[in-house]
Amino acid sequence: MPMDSNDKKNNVGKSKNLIRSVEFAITGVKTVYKDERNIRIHTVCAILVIFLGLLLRLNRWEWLWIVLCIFLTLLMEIINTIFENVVDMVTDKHFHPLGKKIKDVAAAAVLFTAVFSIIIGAIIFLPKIFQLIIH
Ligand SMILES: Nc1ncnc2c1ncn2[C@@H]1O[C@H](COP(=O)(O)OP(=O)(O)OP(=O)(O)O)[C@@H](O)[C@H]1O
Repeated sequence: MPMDSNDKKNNVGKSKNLIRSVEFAITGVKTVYKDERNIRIHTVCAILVIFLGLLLRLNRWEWLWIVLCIFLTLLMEIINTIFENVVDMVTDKHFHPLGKKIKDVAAAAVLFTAVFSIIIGAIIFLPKIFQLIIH
């Protein structure tokens, strides 16, 4: 079937251009920050943790764990957003038991990552904070 100009504009075929792909990815980052309050909260927390890390002079290995936690948490929030949007698109925001299951499990993945990050943060920061309090 011939394509009219509208079809061409809305064509969502595979992008072969690397720069265009990066532009789409940056649009995705902007969208997730605009739409998702949780990722903005996680980012503020991440910035505070980085300041605390600088203040407490973390070593290279400690920074590696902290950076891993920050990226894992943000990544999981993005993946959660993907699932939420797919469910909303498929169900048209109407209740569906599978939609509930998918959203709840995606939220569980975020929770796991947050708990992991809190444990790592406690292992790294608590002894240093106690040291500061004691001295
Ligand atoms: N289409 C649906 N069908 C069934 N249950 C749904 C549906 N949409 C949402 N729910 C239920 O409502 C809960 C909250 O959904 P919502 O889309 O508001 O996610 P959220 O976790 O509040 O999002 P956010 O991460 O943006 O705070 C889901 O975890 C799920 O249990």
